[in-house]
Amino acid sequence: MKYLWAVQIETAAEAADTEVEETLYWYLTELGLPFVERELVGGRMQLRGYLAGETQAAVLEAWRTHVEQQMGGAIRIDWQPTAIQDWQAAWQKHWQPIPVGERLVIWPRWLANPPRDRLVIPLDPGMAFGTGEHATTRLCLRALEAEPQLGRFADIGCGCGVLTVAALLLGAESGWAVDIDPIATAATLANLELNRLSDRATVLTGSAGVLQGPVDGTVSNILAEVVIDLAPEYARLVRPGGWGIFSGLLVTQADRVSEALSKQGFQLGQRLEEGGWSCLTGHFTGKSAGS
Ligand SMILES: C[S@@+](CC[C@H](N)C(=O)[O-])C[C@H]1O[C@@H](n2cnc3c(N)ncnc32)[C@H](O)[C@@H]1O
Repeated sequence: MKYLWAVQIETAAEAADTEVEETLYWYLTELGLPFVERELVGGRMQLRGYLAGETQAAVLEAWRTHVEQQMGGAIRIDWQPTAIQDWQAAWQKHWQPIPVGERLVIWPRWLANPPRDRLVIPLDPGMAFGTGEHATTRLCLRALEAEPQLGRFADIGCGCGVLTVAALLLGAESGWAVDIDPIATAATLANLELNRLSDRATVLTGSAGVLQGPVDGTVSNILAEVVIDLAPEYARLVRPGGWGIFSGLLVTQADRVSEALSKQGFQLGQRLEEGGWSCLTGHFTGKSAGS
């Protein structure tokens, strides 16, 4: 890969309230962009992310049509090729350590002197999502930190593997990490190696269907619609009494997702929220509405 697409969504700053901004941000990350820059230029808000150069322009065209249909005419979407070296330099300059919850800190692997008072997750996100910059990743990390018995888990939609690495550092016995994007699974393998955890996790390209289970719990930070579609798969995988952490949902979508998971037998308790995003946590009863 010699270049990336710099993909940009622009709108009038005054029109970009939190919900609009989060929604646009999400549309960019939905394309698989690992981090998104935000700039205010002459009364306009620009959100920009970087995508693999191999991505066909037709995929971007279809995505633009979809986003424009959803958002109306007030936004402008463009993309242009950018040299990969420029992206890496900008990215390394931009990305700072991110403390999460009580005990964790996500640490860019090229920085020296990690702190001693937190569990350090050294990470190189490569081209995959999951740097901790996004609220949904941080919400899942906080929920993992609060789960006393992580045991054997499945991370569905692992991105660069941040949640898998964190769960193992927090004391989980072993894990399966799956993602439909091979760039994500390659990044997860690299991050497990970086953390010397490769022997405690199995990484597979695909979705929940490639796993057999049972597992003690699952964490899945995808999108509301995907979590709803995968609800029967989570129920198939998690043992009765096991835990579930589900994010990637806007606060306004949480009730709908909760309903779908409850129908499959998940009893949901605490909801964590940050910046308009929600994370559902709970346990699998073993009994779906139909059983
Ligand atoms: C929002 S990112 C989350 C990455 C990481 N787990 C985190 O929390 O930062 C969602 C990931 O889910 C993957 N994904 C989307 N749909 C999926 C599906 N049906 N099954 C498995 N992975 C999926 C995407 O490729 C992407 O890497």
